[in-house]
Amino acid sequence: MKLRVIDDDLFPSTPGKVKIERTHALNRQLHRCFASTITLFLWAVLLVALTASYLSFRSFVATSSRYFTATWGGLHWESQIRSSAAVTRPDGITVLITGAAGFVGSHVSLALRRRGDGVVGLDNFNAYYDPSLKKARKALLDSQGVLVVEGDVNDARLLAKLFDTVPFTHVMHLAAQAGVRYAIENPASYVHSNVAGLVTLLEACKSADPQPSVIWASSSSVYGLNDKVPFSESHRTDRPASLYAATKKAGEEITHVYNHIYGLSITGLRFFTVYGPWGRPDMAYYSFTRNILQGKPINIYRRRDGADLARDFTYIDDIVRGCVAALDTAEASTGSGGKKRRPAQYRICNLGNTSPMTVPALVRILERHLKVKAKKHVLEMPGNGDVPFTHANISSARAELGYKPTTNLDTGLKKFVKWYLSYYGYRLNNKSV
Ligand SMILES: O=C(O)[C@H]1O[C@H](OP(=O)(O)OP(=O)(O)OC[C@H]2O[C@@H](n3ccc(=O)[nH]c3=O)[C@H](O)[C@@H]2O)[C@H](O)[C@@H](O)[C@H]1O
Repeated sequence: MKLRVIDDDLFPSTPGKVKIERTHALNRQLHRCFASTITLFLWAVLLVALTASYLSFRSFVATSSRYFTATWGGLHWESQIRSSAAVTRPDGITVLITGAAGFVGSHVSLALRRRGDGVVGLDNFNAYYDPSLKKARKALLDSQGVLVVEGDVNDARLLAKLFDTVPFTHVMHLAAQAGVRYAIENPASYVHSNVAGLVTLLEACKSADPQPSVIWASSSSVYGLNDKVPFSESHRTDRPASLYAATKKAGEEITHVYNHIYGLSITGLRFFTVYGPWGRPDMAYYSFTRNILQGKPINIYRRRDGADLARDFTYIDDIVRGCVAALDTAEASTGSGGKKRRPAQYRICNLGNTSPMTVPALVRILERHLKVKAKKHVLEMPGNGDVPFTHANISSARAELGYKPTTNLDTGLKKFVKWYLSYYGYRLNNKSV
């Protein structure tokens, strides 16, 4: 039945009507077909429109969340950077200090600010040691008008933005993964900060116009198994004892490349076991103080043959004077647009104290200033990167920087203990030990 109806429609009984009927049928067919094509087309347009708006909504959300979560950028941020970089003395310098919330970085930032130089800090506030100490140092810098930007030296976009905002004359690069023995636990963090981060920073410096002069922290640990004393810059540094030392040694080679190819002026400072107020809690003098005050035992390492370990402990104020002198005597970089015009300055200097002290001697001084006897465990030094002794020859630093350390370990530790007690809110009894 259904079939007949269709048949009748398509093939009418009157032949004369056939053409007309056929034409109408055809028109209806075409119309239907056309209508369904339009419908399909409209659906397709709707689908495309929906997909496009979904994608642009997603990218809007991504962009705005980046905008809202970014810790840097924007007009207000740029004006804060410029104000922190403002120089307030004739012939002042403008310095980007990486690791500015760190121990040495915070001291150098304050010293430069005090004499009227422009200073902008950069620090990633990582959790290698208590970040609240880093935040406290930042608060101190804030109070003196020094802004510390929260960011990593591996962030090339941030570095480019900083150099776009301020024509830094100098970069004091102190950001690093510090600590000799921690490299056993977290080797990748040393490569990330001390190698990759250094290269990212040097790339930014080489591309900056004008190029800044670069002063950066190497380490006494590069002397490794060298046993000629005192350690001189001409001695071998190709036998590091820890990954930390190896990454600092790599830094010396990497900075040489940027000096050679791009004309960056480079000064590498080999710091010798720096200590003092606002210091690093992972270092022996700091952790010994904490344990002694809390009545906990301390481990004192010594050599397999029973000899004491010794370090050329160097007080922070002496190191700061060395850093500032390195900035003041650094020659300008000689490159621009990725090419050097002539050879640029390349220096490496020891910054030590020149009078090594044993670890037991350090403990005795702490006991006296803390008025508490330490509970000592004497152990053979674990084979995890330590070297038995360090001792700096500072003739190069004296000639190049006029460097002359003036603080002995007793005086320096006295100042450290005074700061420690006040920072952590201790009151001591008056007995001496
Ligand atoms: O000059 C440097 O380039 C380095 O200096 C510092 O390393 P080090 O000289 O090893 O200082 P630090 O750890 O204070 O140990 C001091 C002494 O105490 C001994 N030591 C240590 C811990 C312990 O529990 N017991 C102990 O006897 C230990 O065996 C050693 O003999 C910086 O941390 C490093 O980042 C880098 O800057």
